[in-house]
Amino acid sequence: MSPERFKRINEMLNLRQPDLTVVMENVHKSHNVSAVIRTADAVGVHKMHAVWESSKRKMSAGLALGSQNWVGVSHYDQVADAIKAVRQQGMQVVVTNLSEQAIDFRDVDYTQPTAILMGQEKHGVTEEALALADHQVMIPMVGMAQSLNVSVAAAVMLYEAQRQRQAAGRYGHNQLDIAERQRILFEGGHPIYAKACRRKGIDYPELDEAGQIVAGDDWWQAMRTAK
Ligand SMILES: C[S@@+](CC[C@H](N)C(=O)[O-])C[C@H]1O[C@@H](n2cnc3c(N)ncnc32)[C@H](O)[C@@H]1O
Repeated sequence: MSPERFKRINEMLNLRQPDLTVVMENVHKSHNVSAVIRTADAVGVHKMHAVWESSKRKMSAGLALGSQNWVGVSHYDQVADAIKAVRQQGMQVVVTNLSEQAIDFRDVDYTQPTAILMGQEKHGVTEEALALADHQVMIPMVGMAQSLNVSVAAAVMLYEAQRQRQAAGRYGHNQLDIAERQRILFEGGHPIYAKACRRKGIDYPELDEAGQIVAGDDWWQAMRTAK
C-alpha cells in the first residue's frame, strides 16, 4: 500500500456514518443489491443488512464496482432479526412503503441513528417489517408508474439522509473506532495484499487517535515490497 492510497482510504473512513444503515428485505435481483451497496458506500454507510428469502444468498459484485469491499453486509433469514440487530445499535427504523399511512420521506430526522428498510422488487415490504418500524415513508410519485426501482428509491432516501447529516456537520469528524479503522485499512480494500503482509510477518502498525499510522520508514518500505 502506498502512502497515497493509505491517505485516500483514511479520508474515506473519516466520512463513514456508522449510525446510518440500510436493511434490504428480500431484495433479490443481484443488480439491485449491488446498486444499493454502491450508493450506500457513496453516502458513507459503513455496514448494511440483507434479509434473504429461502437460500438465495447471492450478491453480485458487478454493479457495486468494488463498493462491496468497503461496505460490510450482515445476512439474516428473518426481517425481525435484522431489525433487532439495528435496534441494539439504538437506531430508529424507517420503512419505505407506498401506502396511505406513509408520510413524506423528507419529514423524518435522519441525523438520528437510522436504519432505512427497502422492500422486495415485486411485493414490497412485509407486514412484519411495517409492524416493527418507527416510521413509514414514501417518496411522492405523480406520474403513471406506481413505484420506483428499489435501488433508485434507496438512493433518494440515502441522499436525503446525507443532505441532512451534512447540514448538521456529521461528516466533519471520524466516527469509527480505531480497531475498526485498522481492520478496514488493511483488510477491507486489499484482502489479498493483507494476506501477503501477514505471510511476511508484517504487522498492522498502530494508529493514533486521528487514524494516522504510527510507524517509521521501515514499515512503509516493508509494505511496499510485501507483494
Ligand atoms: C418496486 S417497489 C415495490 C412495489 C410493490 N408493488 C409495493 O407496492 O410495495 C420496491 C421497493 O422500493 C421502494 N420504493 C419504490 N418506490 C417507492 C416510493 N415511491 N416510496 C417509497 N418507497 C419506494 C420500497 O422499499 C419498495 O418496497
